[in-house]
Amino acid sequence: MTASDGLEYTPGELDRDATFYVAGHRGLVGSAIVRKLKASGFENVVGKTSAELDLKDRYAVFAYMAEVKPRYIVLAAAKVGGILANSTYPVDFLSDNMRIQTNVLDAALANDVERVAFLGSSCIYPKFAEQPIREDSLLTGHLEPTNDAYAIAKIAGILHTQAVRRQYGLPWISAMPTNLYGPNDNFSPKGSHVLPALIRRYDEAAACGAPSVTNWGTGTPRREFLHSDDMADAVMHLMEHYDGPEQVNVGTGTDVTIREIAETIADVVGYTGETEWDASKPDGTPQKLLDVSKLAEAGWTAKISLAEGLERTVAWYREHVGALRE
Ligand SMILES: NC(=O)C1=CN([C@@H]2O[C@H](COP(=O)(O)OP(=O)(O)OC[C@H]3O[C@@H](n4cnc5c(N)ncnc54)[C@H](OP(=O)(O)O)[C@@H]3O)[C@@H](O)[C@H]2O)C=CC1
Ligand SMILES: C[C@H]1O[C@H](OP(=O)(O)OP(=O)(O)OC[C@H]2O[C@@H](n3cnc4c(=O)[nH]c(N)nc43)[C@H](O)[C@@H]2O)[C@@H](O)[C@@H](O)C1=O
Repeated sequence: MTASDGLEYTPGELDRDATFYVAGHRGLVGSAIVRKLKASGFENVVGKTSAELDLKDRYAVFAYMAEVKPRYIVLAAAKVGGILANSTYPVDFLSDNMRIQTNVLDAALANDVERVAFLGSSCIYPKFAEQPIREDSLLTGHLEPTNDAYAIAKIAGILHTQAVRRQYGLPWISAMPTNLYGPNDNFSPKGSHVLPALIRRYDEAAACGAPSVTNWGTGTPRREFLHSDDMADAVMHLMEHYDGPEQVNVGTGTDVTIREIAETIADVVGYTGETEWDASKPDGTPQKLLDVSKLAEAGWTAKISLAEGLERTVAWYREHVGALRE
């Protein structure tokens, strides 16, 4: 099948011998996808670091794609960050992500890549979307201002895969994950998402016996957390079992308050001091709980509980990130 012949396509098992390009293979999601692919028998998984191949460089992306000729792609490369990074650097989150995804998707089309999974984020939905958030609430209201630039880039990515489906008949899909965590996450104090930020803050406080820690915002917003290995499993499942234009939400179907996740993380790392809240920092969206019934209909539900995922992530953090500071 070629990009130009517009043939109907039935998804099914991916060819384990085909070349599979994971864009962003060292990141939180990309590294989980690579683990999943290797465990599933894929022999020819390729990827490049941003130092080796800057996906913002259109000519370099086209040259790489023509050289590697992948049959499948997961687009897990993006400029990613938590609420502070998103609200401080909106130009970077808009411009970098628009360029990365446009270059990869255009080069994939030019090289007849058969199946592509584009990854967006639950922040594409309106700030006050009805909860749990259904896929059809996209573009029905205003975005959360702390991440509107990033969200607009991600919405353009969804439209891009839909346009390729319409114009060329290729079975490309989009998946919208909730807040993710796991090995290879970004644990930097200012750039990270809340879960890795709190693991680091509470673990450091426990290690030095600090009497209190201060978290951002009021602690009242609700978030849904999915382990990256579940995310990888879901994306592979969708690539083999889902073929439709609408983006598919990927989550657990359960959320917690930031205060609750903070208390749980304090318990897991063994911190017994006080927790204070700095309400001058933004809360962001009050609630982001995905409706995951479409994913369930496609035959997938989350397997890793928050308790198990946290234990595993704290252990990984202590071995890989915490150890670097000793
Ligand atoms: N983390 C989360 O909570 C969520 C993530 N997502 C989405 O999932 C996807 C993956 O995110 P996540 O794994 O968390 O992000 P990470 O920051 O962990 O990884 C991002 C990856 O993108 C690569 N990358 C970034 N910029 C470039 C560039 N200019 N050229 C080449 N590669 C680049 C990085 O490569 P290198 O390491 O070599 O620099 C890195 O491997 C993204 O689309 C994100 O929007 C969606 C919802 C929640
Ligand atoms: C996945 C999603 O992630 C981002 O949206 P977010 O869910 O609001 O991001 P967050 O994980 O950074 O924060 C969640 C909540 O937690 C609170 N909070 C407390 N203390 C810390 C703290 O120390 N660090 C951080 N980052 N947040 C903290 C924080 O104030 C907020 O109320 C998007 O920008 C965008 O990237 C996106 O798509």
